[in-house]
Order: sequence, then C-alpha cells, then structure tokens
Amino acid sequence: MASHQIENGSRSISTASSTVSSLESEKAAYEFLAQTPIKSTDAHLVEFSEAMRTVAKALRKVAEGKASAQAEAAEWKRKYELEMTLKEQSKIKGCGSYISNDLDKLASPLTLETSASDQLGCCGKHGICSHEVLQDEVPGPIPRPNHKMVGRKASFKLSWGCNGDKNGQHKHDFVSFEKGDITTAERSNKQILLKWESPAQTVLFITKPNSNSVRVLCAEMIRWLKEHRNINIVVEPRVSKELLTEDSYYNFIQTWDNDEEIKLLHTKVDLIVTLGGDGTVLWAASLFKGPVPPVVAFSLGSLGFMTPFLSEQYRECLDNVLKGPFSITLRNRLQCHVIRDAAKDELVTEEPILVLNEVTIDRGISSYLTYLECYCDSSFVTCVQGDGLIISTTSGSTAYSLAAGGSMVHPQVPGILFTPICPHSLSFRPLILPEYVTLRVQVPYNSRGAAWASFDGKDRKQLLPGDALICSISPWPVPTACQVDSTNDFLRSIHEGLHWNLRKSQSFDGPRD
Ligand SMILES: NC(=O)c1ccc[n+]([C@@H]2O[C@H](COP(=O)([O-])OP(=O)(O)OC[C@H]3O[C@@H](n4cnc5c(N)ncnc54)[C@H](O)[C@@H]3O)[C@@H](O)[C@H]2O)c1
Ligand SMILES: Nc1ncnc2c1ncn2[C@@H]1O[C@H](COP(=O)(O)OP(=O)(O)OP(=O)(O)O)[C@@H](O)[C@H]1O
Repeated sequence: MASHQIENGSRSISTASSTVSSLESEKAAYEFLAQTPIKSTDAHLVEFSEAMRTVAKALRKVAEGKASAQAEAAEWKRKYELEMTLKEQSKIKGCGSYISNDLDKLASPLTLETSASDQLGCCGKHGICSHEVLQDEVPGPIPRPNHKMVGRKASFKLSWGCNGDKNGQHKHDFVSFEKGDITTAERSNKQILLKWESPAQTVLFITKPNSNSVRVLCAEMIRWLKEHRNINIVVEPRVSKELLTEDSYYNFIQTWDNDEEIKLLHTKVDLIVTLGGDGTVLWAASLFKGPVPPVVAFSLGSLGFMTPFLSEQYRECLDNVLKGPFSITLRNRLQCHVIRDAAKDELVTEEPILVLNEVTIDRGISSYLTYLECYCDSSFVTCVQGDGLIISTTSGSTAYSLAAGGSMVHPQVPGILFTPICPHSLSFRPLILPEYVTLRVQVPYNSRGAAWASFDGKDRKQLLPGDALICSISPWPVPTACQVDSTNDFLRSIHEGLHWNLRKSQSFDGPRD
C-alpha cells in the first residue's frame, strides 16, 4: 500500500511538460530495478540498486516541488484573471452586486439608491444583505405595457437568530480570545430570517416545462397574485407565449428577450417562485450568475428535496412570504472555472459556472479510468483513479454525492464535499473540506484520456490533459424560503424524501438484560 501511494504521489506531479522528463527518468529507474533481480550475496548490485532508488526519490521530489510551484502560480494567475475579468466586465455597485456597462445602459432610466441602513449594516461580502433599491426617477410601481422589466426592487433585512427576535444580529467575530482564552463566542450559522423593509412587488415564475399540472397551476397563481396583491409578474419567454396563447388576460406579464436582460433580473425581481422538482430550483439558480433573490419552491416533482411548499397551500404560503418575516436557508454555490492548458497564457478565461448541487468530473464515454490530480489551495490532496470525482455543496450532499457514498450534510454547514465515484482503491473515503478552500482538479499530461465536467448534471465540458477545473464557494448563495426552518425542513426531507433510517421498531416482548 505504501509503495502504491508513493506511485500516486509521483504521478500527481506531472502537471506540466517540463515535469514529464523527470517522471520518465524516475519510471525508468524503477523499471530498471524491477527488471534486475538482485541476489542478496551480490553486494555490488545491492549498492547499485540503493543508489538508483535514491536517484528515483530525488527525481520525484524535484518534480513534486515543480508541481506545487505550478499550482501556486496557477492560483495567482487565476486570481489575476478573475480580477481582470471583473474589472473589465463589471462595475461594482453598493454591496457586491455588479452590472456591466451594457446593462447600465439598459437600466439607464433607473437610479440606484442605497438605503441608509444598507450603508450601516451591509457586510460587504456576499451581496445578499444588500439593500440596494432600484427606483424609477418617479418613485412608485410602474405598469409597463411593453413587457419590459422595470420596477422597484424591495429592500429586506436578514437577521441571524433563533426566533426572529431582536437578539438575532449577524456577528462577524465568532471566536473571542480575551486574556488568552479561546472561546467560541458566536456560532457561524443560526437560523436566518428575512424581513421585508419595503413590500415585495415583482415575482419571477420559473416552471418545469411540458407539464400540464404545472401550466394550470402557474396560470392560477399568477392570476391570484395579480388580483389579490397587485404583484408584477415576470415569466420565462416560453411561459409568456403559453399564457398569452391561452388568454389575453395575461397581457400584463413581463418577460425577457436576451441574455443581457437575464443578467439584469436580480435587480428587478424580489422573489422567485419555482413550480417543479429540484431540477427546477437548479434551473432557476442557474439563471443568476450573481446575486439571487429569495426562492419559494413549490413541490411538483417526485422527490422535492429543495421544494418544501405544497402547491395546494399556495395562497397561505405566498401570503406569509410576502408579509414576512420568514426563515431562509442560505445555500452556498460553487463557482467553477475551467482553465484550458491551450489558453494558459491568455488573460481571458472561460466564464465561471455557478452550481447549486455539484460539479462532477468523470470519464464520460471513455472506458478508461479517470485519472485526476487534486489540490486543495496549494496542497496536494490525492489522485483520483476511478469513474470520477464529485465536488459538491452541502445542498448537493443529498443528490449525486449521496449516491456515490458521501455523507448527508445540513445545507448550512460551511463545507465542500469531495466524493469519489467508484474509486479503484480500498481506502478512498469521501472528505468534507472547509468552505474557504480553493480546489483544483487537473487532468495530468500522462492521463490516458480526457475527462468530462458537468455542472448540476448539465453542460458537459471536455477536459483535455493539462486542463484544470478550479472551484471555490461563490459569494452568491441561493436563499431558499423554508417551510418551518432550515433544520426542520432538512430533517423532513431526509425522512420523507429518502426514508432515511426507516426500520420497524423492535417489539417490547423478548429477552432482556
Ligand atoms: N446517481 C445519481 O444519483 C445521480 C446521477 C446523475 C445526476 N444526479 C443528480 O441530479 C442532479 C440534477 O437534477 P435534475 O433534476 O436536473 O436531474 P434529474 O431529472 O436526472 O433528477 C435527479 C434526481 O436528483 C434529485 N435531486 C436533485 N438535487 C437534489 C438535492 N440537492 N438533494 C436531493 N435530491 C436531489 C432530483 O429530485 C431527482 O429526483 C445533479 O445535480 C445530480 O446531483 C444524480
Ligand atoms: N424552466 C425550465 N426550463 C428548462 N428546463 C427546466 C426548467 N425547469 C426544470 N427544467 C429541467 O427539467 C428537468 C425536470 O425538472 P424537475 O427535476 O424539476 O422535475 P421532475 O423531474 O419531475 O422532479 P423530480 O426530479 O423531483 O422527479 C430537469 O432536468 C430540469 O433541469
């Protein structure tokens, strides 16, 4: 086992062509040793084989050193590229939300205001406690017949506490070390409550396609929201067409025409309603490459792990949410960058992809083992030799990662899951790493084939030898409304959805101690 691990380690170093030669020399040294049977009496040959072993070890160390330097360089390069891309594409406004220049043009009739409480209370990190208010120059709701999305974004406040009482302030210092005693002063995660500071006015509907029951319910809910709460409704272009074909009553609904308008959605929408299963929640989240408005997910699928609300109770549920306050789960997302070996000297990289469940790197249609080198920050983690690897959020822990033997983790636990898929090793147990790390998965140059990355089960991308995938927690989580609270909802899902630990109780009668 020990020698096998050493071999893994030696392969892990082949991250660049310059390391290939030292790898080959090391391999040649070991091959030579294997081919040269040594009799214990032949002292000369024993000495020679020892020398060869030392040379092989030294070669491996050199290559490992190079690999870690390259990993570090790649990380710096990535940070630099990110900075450049952000600078080029974005204009930072308020607390972390960004709108590109083009989007600014689209939004030109609007003025951006930051409320006083925002300036005082924003943590400046994740954009979710942003209280930016997009307002028309003339304040107030503006019904627009041309279906373009305009409106006033409702402001809200998040509080961390048990019952939404006043003690629930978000503390940034979790550990106190007064007089040299280290004490955990604040837990990082408490139940989070969302309280509207101004009324929510615009609701975006995201619905599962090709479902009659979803179509009927969507039309009914939209009508109800309009007539009872005078809410502005935004729907996907497909749904807009369907509704307008059905009835001209739905003339008031808004939609979008292009990707640029999708990028603006988060500045207009106060609330997202999803009608479908978990896949619809994933789809809704994928539309938002930055901040995500709170999601109210109605269950119209089979499993519904992230869809706690019953569609039959939509009136009561929407009334409660629109009134607030309500509990939310802040679901972390992973931001994934594909770094192409062929483009490593170019400044512009591929757009980052945000996933709510996981990114999977697997063998695709190849029948060979996937061979992946994994680094956590700049430390070597391991080589995956098997069907692949799942890098999952805690929300995704109950999806593919669970099927591959990973632990189920409460969605508010700050971690990243590292779960192998069918590893060809007896000792490869899944890991959970802290949320602040950056993971790098590299297809080594000496890999027999390519690997394939997929994002929340979609958008397959081929990773050729030399390509890498870099993942870290995104600053933009997905806030999902809870039926009761984060923990109650999670436990109910694993009981009802997965029948977790279901067993008949042992009867009272029988042998005793
Ligand atoms: N072997 C597996 O279990 C396997 C294989 C491929 C993909 N998946 C999962 O499917 C997801 C994509 O979902 P989809 O609905 O678009 O595809 P899909 O229609 O193939 O559904 C996959 C199933 O996974 C469930 N699911 C999705 N996210 C979940 C979560 N966070 N917790 C518990 N269950 C969850 C869904 O309810 C659904 O039953 C991927 O992100 C991946 O996690 C699982
Ligand atoms: N608005 C949408 N536009 C395009 N595709 C969508 C949309 N909503 C959901 N999908 C896709 O439709 C598929 C099925 O969706 P979903 O998982 O919500 O329903 P389901 O399969 O019936 O539910 P369950 O998985 O619980 O059985 C998913 O792959 C998802 O990506």
